[in-house]
Amino acid sequence: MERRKVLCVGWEEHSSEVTEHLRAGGWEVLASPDLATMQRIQAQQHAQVGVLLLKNSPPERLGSLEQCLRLLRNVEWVGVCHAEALNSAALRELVLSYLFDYHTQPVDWRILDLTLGHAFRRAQLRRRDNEYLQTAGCMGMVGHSAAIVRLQQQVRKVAVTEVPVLIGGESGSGKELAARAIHQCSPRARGPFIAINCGSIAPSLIHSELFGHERGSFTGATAGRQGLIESASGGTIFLDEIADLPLELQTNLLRFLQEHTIHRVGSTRNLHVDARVIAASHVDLADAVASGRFRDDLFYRLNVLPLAVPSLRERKSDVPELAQHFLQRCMADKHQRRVEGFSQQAMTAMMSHGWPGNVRELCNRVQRAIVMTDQRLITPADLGLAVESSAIGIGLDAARTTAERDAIALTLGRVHRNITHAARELGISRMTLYRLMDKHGIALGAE
Ligand SMILES: Nc1ncnc2c1ncn2[C@@H]1O[C@H](COP(=O)(O)OP(=O)(O)OP(=O)(O)O)[C@@H](O)[C@H]1O
Repeated sequence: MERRKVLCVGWEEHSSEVTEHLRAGGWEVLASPDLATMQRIQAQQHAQVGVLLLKNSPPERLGSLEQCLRLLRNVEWVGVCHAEALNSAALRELVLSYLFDYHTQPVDWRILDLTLGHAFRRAQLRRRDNEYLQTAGCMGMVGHSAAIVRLQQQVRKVAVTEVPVLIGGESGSGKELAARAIHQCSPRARGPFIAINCGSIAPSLIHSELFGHERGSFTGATAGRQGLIESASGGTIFLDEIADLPLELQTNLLRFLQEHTIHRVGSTRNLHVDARVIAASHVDLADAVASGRFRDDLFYRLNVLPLAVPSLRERKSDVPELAQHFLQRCMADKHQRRVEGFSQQAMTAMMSHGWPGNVRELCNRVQRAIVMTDQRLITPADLGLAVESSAIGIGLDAARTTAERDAIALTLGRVHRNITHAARELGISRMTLYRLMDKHGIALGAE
C-alpha cells in the first residue's frame, strides 16, 4: 500500500502537537520550517498532501508562498488559519486558487483527519490521471479511439522500414505529428528530422532550398549552400503539402527517390544523400494526378505506404483527453494552477462541435480559454463555443452525467460550498458527495 506522506509547513510553535497527532493517524510527517526547505524535502519525498499554517502575512511573503504552491502543483494542500485572517482578500484568493480545503482554528482534529483523507485520495487520482495522460501520449499522439490506436500501430510498423510514406488527412489533424512519430520510432531517430512546407516557399526559391546550390549559380549565390534534403542526411525529410511542389521539381524528387542522389543548382555532380522521405498532403493526390498537376510516377513511388490521419470529427471520443492534454501542457508552461478543468457544459459543447480545424483548432481554443477564463472550470464561452441548449441527442448516459454534475455544482453554490449542507440537500452522504465531486472534477473552491 502507498505510504501516506504529509508536508507540515509553518507549524514551528505547534510542531509537536501536529506531528504527534498525524503520526498517530499513520501519516509519515515531513515538517518544514520554511518554504525553501519545503521544496527541497518535496523534491525527494513526494508527499501527496500538505497542511499549511496560514497567517495574514505581508504581500511579499504571500507572493513567495503563492510561487511555491504553483511549483508544487501535485500536492493537495489543506490550510489552517484563524477566521479573522480570512478578512484579507489576498489570503482568500490564495486559499481559493491553491488549496484543496481550509479549516479555521482551533483545529477540530477529527474533521482535519477526514479532509486529509479526501485530499490524499484526490492526489492519488490526480497522479493516476497524469500517468494515464503520459502513456496515452504514445509517440506524442494523444488519444485512445480505435482510429488513433490503428494509426499508432501503423506508425510503428512503417517506422522500421525505409520506404517512403505518404500521409493524408485534413489540415490540423496531425500529419506532421505522425511523421515525427515515424521518425522517432525509426532507426534514424538520432538523425535530423527536417520539415518543409512545399506550399510556403516561393517557387523561385524552392529548387535551391530543397536541393542546395553552388556558388555563382544565380545572382546573389555568393557561396555554395546545402539544401534541406542534404541536411536531412542520416535522418528524415518531411515534405508537407507535396501537391504544391512544381512539376519540374517533382522530376528531381523522383530521381532522388529512385537513385538517392541529388544535383545542387548549378552543378552536374551527383551527390549521394541518405535521407528517408515522408510526404503529406491535405488534398487527394490521386485527383491531382488525374488533373495533371502531379506526376503519376512520383505518386506511385510515394504511395507505397499510405497512412490516413483521421479528422477529429471521426474520433470525437478523443476530444476530452486531447483537451485535458492541452490544458495540462499550457498550465505547465505558464506555471499556474488556477484552472482545474472543464465544466460539464464545456465538455458537452466540445463533443458537439464539428472541429473543422481539427486538433489544431482544439489546441487553440483551449489556449484561448485559459487566458479568458476567470473561473476554475472552463466554460463553453471561454472556448468560444455555443452552450448546448438541451440534452436532446446527447444520449441518456451523458444526460444523466450532466444532470448529476449540474445538481452538485448548483447545490454547492447555493450552500456556499459547505459540504455537510450540500450533502444533506442532495440526500447523499458526505463521502458520496466527495466521490462524485472527484468524478466530475468539481473542486470545493470552484464556483
Ligand atoms: N493526436 C495528437 N495528440 C496531441 N497533439 C496533436 C495530435 N494531433 C495533432 N496534434 C497537435 O495539433 C497541432 C496540429 O498538428 P499537425 O501540425 O501535425 O497537423 P497537420 O495535419 O500537419 O496540419 P497542416 O496540414 O496544416 O500542416 C500540432 O500542435 C500537433 O502537435
